Amino acid sequence: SSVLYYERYHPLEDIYHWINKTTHDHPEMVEVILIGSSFEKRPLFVLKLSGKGRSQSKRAMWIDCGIHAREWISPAFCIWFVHYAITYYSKVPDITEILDSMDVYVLPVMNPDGYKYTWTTNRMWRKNRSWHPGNYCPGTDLNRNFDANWCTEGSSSRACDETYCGLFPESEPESEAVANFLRSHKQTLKLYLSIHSYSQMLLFPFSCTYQEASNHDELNELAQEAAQNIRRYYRNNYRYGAGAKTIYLAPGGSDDWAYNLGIKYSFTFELQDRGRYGFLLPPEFIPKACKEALTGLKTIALGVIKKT
Ligand SMILES: NCCCCC[C@@H](C[SeH])C(=O)O
Ligand SMILES: [Zn+2]
Ligand SMILES: [Zn+2]
Repeated sequence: SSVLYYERYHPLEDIYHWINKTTHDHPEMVEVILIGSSFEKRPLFVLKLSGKGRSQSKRAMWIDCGIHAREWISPAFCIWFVHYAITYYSKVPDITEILDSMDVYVLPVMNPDGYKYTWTTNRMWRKNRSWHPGNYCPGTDLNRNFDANWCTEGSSSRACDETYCGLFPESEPESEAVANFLRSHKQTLKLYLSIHSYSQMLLFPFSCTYQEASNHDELNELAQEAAQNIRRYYRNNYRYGAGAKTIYLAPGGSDDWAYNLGIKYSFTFELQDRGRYGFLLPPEFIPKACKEALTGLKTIALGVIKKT
């Protein structure tokens, strides 16, 4: 049954099949967009969710999942969210208001090569699987490859390190594809979300510097409200704050870059758990982790709709 489908992790081929089936089964709400391909030439598909009015909304939001291969709860959430949106649109008020106000672009697996690799070879792989001539190891950390204080403290210039920044900003086909899409949609995009795990945090710019964002108080208020709602409904604690001081210095990140592009509401979610299972979160935890992430997403999206 479909409920079970959304409470387990899926191998890459399964996710591509699901993307095709979902687009085919719900043409009135779902459109698939090919935004580029990975180093190993796998397609990067974005699902565009629109309210049935398909009023060519002037506003949109973006959610990417699976930047880091081992964070399996992240793609699981994007898939779960698309199913939730399709199932409850026009039935539940808040998701209906979101989709009637903004189109939602969802990239379920931003790093398909790495994700595949965690299923076949190394469950703890983080980076993509690109190979640059002369480098001693494969893989760039896609969340250190964007043009935001690129390759400064908090990332590494050594190819074998987990936070290797790449040859230059957007040196990777995956980050280049996302940056190109965001650049070409920057007039309509009002909210950027990047889904990761683990440590239960709601983070916002900047992570690439200790400097505060110009709308720091607004971002902090949205994150605080989201964390409060997660606590209220699910009795679980999420920390929140600017990335640099809440988690660690992390330059070259997609959220900081999107913020500097002009998407002034930009967040990175670190989902469950706090470290007991870490990246190996058992499938039984998928529903609760996704409901918590949904509550955070709804709180922030509804807040952004009121402001923009
Ligand atoms: N853009 C940096 C946000 C803060 C760090 C996020 C984590 C997710 Se695993 C990281 O990329 O190390
Ligand atoms: Zn991550
Ligand atoms: Zn993380």
